[in-house]
Amino acid sequence: MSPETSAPSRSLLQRMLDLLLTNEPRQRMSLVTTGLACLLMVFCILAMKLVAAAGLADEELVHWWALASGACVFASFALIRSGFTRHWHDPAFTHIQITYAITSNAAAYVIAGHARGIVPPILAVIMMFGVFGLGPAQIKALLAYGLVAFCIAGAVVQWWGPPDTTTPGALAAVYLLIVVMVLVTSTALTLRAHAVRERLQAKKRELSRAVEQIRDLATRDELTGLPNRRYMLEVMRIEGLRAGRSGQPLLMAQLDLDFFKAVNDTYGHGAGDQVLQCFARTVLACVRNTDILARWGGEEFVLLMADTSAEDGQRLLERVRATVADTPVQLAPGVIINLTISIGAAQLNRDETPLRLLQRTDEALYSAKRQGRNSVVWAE
Ligand SMILES: Nc1nc2c(ncn2[C@@H]2O[C@H](COP(=O)(O)OP(=O)(O)OP(=O)(O)O)[C@@H](O)[C@H]2O)c(=O)[nH]1
Repeated sequence: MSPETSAPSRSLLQRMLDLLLTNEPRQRMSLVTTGLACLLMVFCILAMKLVAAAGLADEELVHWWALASGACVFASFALIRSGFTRHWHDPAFTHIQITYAITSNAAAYVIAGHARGIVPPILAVIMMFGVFGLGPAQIKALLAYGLVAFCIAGAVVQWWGPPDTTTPGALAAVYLLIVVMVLVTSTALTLRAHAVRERLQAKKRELSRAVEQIRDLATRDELTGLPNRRYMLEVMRIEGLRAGRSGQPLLMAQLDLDFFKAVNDTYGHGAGDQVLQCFARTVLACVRNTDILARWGGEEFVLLMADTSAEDGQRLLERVRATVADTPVQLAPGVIINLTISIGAAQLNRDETPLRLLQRTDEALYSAKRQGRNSVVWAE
């Protein structure tokens, strides 16, 4: 078949599967698992029908068993497909499904007569479904339930079943022993698989936390918690493009603490760090939450104000300058210092790159420093 003809038929199959299993990931997963249970049930019913046809089991009993067991599993599929269970903690109600599968299996043990040797391998497959979404307590509860169900099944065969002259008593005991072995080992394996899955999930959580941390380290300044230069460069590029398209004004300012070296020299580097943190908080409290303040490096900060007119920007920067000057920083009990800042600001011109704008704010900042500091200077 050529690729041209195989592609549409594949998409038809895909569409049919989507119709049967839906597109909702959790629901689809539950339907796939329950679909497998339906398939297993079909094989079990076929096997039991063959057993009955061979005269090894009562045909009427097998008929009613097949009807009850098949109805339960197909009704489960329909219930999940209807979406009724979609918001349940486990939309496939795996615990309940395995419970009635064990019940059906124990009933088959009773009615299968000499062919009851087919039951243990099927029980092993049923128990494997516990790997999908069951917790340790539920897995252990299923083991307990399985042991009780097969004790009852064994008792029924022994005391109430038809007299069996061909199966030696020892063989009947061996069947039950195999059932117990299957229940115990499959429970142990399911618990093991659960532990491995838990470990993998813990690793996945750890990994996403680490990725989050790395992203934070790459974009934030550790001391102040503000965006760093790398992050700001990207924001500047995007905001530059946005302003170019929308025609809205974009303002940029460089803020630099005055005589900051003296703070370090007089009170130590730790006090200097404290001042930088306090300064960042003070400025953030003055600006809008759409404005972006970044630590450019050392005691230099860059403020980006999108969709802000020059008049609004002038008022805002003047307020920032005055607030910093009026906010004393307490370094220790009784040790209070007053700070001032110099600001160079500019508005993005048509066809200007953000880096060129930054250069102009730098020149304006230099002018503010030369003019005596504690002032705001706008670039031409
Ligand atoms: N505590 C601390 N100091 C820093 C940090 N980064 C840079 N500095 C200091 O910031 C000071 C900057 O000094 P200068 O560039 O001379 O500037 P200034 O003293 O503020 O003088 P003007 O800017 O001209 O008013 C230096 O002493 C740097 O060591 C930091 O992360 N923490």
